[in-house]
Amino acid sequence: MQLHARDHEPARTGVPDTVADPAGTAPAETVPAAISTRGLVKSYRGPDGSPTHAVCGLDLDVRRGETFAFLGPNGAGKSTTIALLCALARPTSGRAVVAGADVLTEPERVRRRVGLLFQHSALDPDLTAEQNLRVHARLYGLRRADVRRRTAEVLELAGLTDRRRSPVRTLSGGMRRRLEIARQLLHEPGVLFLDEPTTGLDPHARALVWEHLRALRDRHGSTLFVTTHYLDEAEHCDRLAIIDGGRLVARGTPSEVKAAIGDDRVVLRTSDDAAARRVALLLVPPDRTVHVDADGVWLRVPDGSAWIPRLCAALEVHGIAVHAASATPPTLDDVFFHHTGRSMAVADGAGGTR
Ligand SMILES: Nc1ncnc2c1ncn2[C@@H]1O[C@H](COP(=O)(O)OP(=O)(O)OP(=O)(O)O)[C@@H](O)[C@H]1O
Repeated sequence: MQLHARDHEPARTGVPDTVADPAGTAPAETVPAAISTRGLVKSYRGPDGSPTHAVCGLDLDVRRGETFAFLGPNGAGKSTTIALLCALARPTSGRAVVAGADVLTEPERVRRRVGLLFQHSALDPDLTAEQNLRVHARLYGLRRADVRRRTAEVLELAGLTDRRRSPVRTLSGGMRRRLEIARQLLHEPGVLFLDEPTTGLDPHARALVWEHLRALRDRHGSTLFVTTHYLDEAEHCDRLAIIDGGRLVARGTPSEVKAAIGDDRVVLRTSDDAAARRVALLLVPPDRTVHVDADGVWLRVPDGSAWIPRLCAALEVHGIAVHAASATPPTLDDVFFHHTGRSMAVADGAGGTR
């Protein structure tokens, strides 16, 4: 199946149609861009007339064929960015080219070339899987002759061929999500946007949805732009960006953004974490902070394992017992915390701690 049938026209705007390859993995010095934005801004006017800057000068490049994770706390500007990139909202200023079409001057073309999976189901529960796909195919103006072929193709892709005659209400949550993804593929979009595609699914269903998404990327070269609250999912994406307060605060491959932080996370569980924090603050360089939360006392330092014996010795002198100690390289949650001051679990409203 060709997902990029209409994705190869050059952009006719000031936004570059190719992007640099920061990871250095592309054979040439540039690779085609699926999404390119320059100085993209979206402001809303509140009831009192004061502006809310939902997106503030976004410069973003997503390559064709990559799976790109877009992370950020609640209210960071993720949904607004997706609305701009799908030409569902008009930018206040700046430029964006998506699948070779300009969101400002060619919004209709953008909308025809993208697929968008919303967080909430838009399937008709009383229609069968196949009927849902056919309705959507006709809405998208697929020719009658193509509807049957494309429906069969995407059902197969979603692993739902044997359930094609089942009413949607009888499908599991994971099957429904795969059917929704399949529905967005009917018109062969150049870029597929997925807004939290696995929220609300159990771990097994989540894994199956991702297996399906990985197959789309590997077998069909699909470009996927995914928002997620699950960092283990972002970990498996080719590249990611973190947005906070409408601005990009980090971008790169998962390894790159973790390496950029550099420091290990040292965590101690002690008999008195507040007192242990005061002792640790005397030892660490003045630019370092020591935190206390449900995990214990923790800090970020280079070569964390070398710090454990020093900290333990100092705490012993102060009569503070150490029950457990660990030093771990940075995780994506550390990256998120470093840039946003919040843990993904807390930012997500899940109430987790780090
Ligand atoms: N139509 C609107 N009118 C006014 N303000 C808006 C509108 N849409 C979004 N905003 C504001 O813009 C900011 C970004 O919102 P957005 O929905 O893009 O964030 P988000 O990262 O998608 O958040 P969430 O993860 O909670 O969905 C927020 O401050 C929000 O209140």
